[in-house]
Amino acid sequence: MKIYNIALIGFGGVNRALAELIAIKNPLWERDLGFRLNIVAVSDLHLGSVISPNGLDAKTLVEANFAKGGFGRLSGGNAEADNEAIIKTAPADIVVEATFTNPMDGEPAVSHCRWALNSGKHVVTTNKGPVAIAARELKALAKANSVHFEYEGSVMSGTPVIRMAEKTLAGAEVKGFEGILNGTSNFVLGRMEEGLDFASAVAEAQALGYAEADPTADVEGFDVRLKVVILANELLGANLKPEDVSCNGISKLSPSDIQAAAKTGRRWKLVGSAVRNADGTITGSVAPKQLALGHPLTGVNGATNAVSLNTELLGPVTMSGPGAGRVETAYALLSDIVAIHNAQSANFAKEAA
Ligand SMILES: NC(=O)c1ccc[n+]([C@@H]2O[C@H](COP(=O)([O-])OP(=O)(O)OC[C@H]3O[C@@H](n4cnc5c(N)ncnc54)[C@H](O)[C@@H]3O)[C@@H](O)[C@H]2O)c1
Ligand SMILES: N[C@@H](CCO)C(=O)O
Repeated sequence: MKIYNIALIGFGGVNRALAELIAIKNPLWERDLGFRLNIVAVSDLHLGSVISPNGLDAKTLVEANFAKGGFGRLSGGNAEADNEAIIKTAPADIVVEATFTNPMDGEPAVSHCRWALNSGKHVVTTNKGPVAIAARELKALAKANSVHFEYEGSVMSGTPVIRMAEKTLAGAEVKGFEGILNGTSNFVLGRMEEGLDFASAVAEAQALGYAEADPTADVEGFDVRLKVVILANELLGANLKPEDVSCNGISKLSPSDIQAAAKTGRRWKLVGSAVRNADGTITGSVAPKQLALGHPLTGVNGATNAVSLNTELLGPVTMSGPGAGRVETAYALLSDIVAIHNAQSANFAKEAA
């Protein structure tokens, strides 16, 4: 049975949920997936950092309710975050990057990924910044170091849109897509349709763990723009940067706009899309749109996301599932680790044959 030592960078909603799962699910994973996860280090801007080569107790990490700098009280702990030392020196096989998404330049998460990959450690991340801004470089770095860079949770949280499109739909020829790719804004639009004001709806999304640290990214479309870039680059072979994608959010929609649309059987949705043009170029956009009832995205409610892939051989293929949430996104990290484990197991089997 395999044990993967992991280092958690960021210990907010998502990585804490992963630790919660580790505390209860390791025996199940050992039986069904063939591995266990062992947390050997954590570094968080607020809590500090800690390395324990034999492993930290996941339940204690989750339940201790550490105050600012609280990791400093642990053996091997430091009241300050020390990401570079943790990433480079902790005895981890996998670095789990779940710090804030920076939609401008992806930093410091891009550096976190570089340090890990250059140290021969796999990276799994839910952080959209490094994927949207530096995926090509980081994939090349992973290849050069014979490790993996996996990021399923960067789009639609644990709903496996990237792997599904790349693996299961290989050969179907994706020509474009349109999707609801931000759980917070979709949740806010739904709550406003029910009569809640914008600020209260955003506060609810924050309390539920859907929103970014700065929810402006959710409601102004910047988060969807990163996801459009990720999907266009992954599925359409584009080389888009965030500034190539036009972007408008939902903050200018009033409750009366939303309720007026509902009365005519339409719904406002924040739609992220990209299309391959006749000349081969790819155009991406993010914009609020009024969708009619028969549209495949109109009935997608709450923090659920959906994406409709326009394929050459199958026509439209629509997937929907959770697009945000702590446990849902921690599952994406687990699915990335499963992908690494399966690839490694296949390699060992090939070498042994
Ligand atoms: N929550 C979701 O539903 C969801 C879904 C998909 C993707 N994501 C992405 O996953 C990442 C984590 O999300 P979350 O909900 O856990 O966020 P969060 O705000 O709850 O937690 C982020 C944690 O990272 C820490 N942090 C920030 N910058 C750091 C740094 N430089 N060094 C060390 N620690 C740092 C913060 O102290 C915080 O504890 C984000 O990039 C987010 O965009 C979240
Ligand atoms: N804040 C994001 C998290 C998932 O990327 C959302 O609401 O969709």
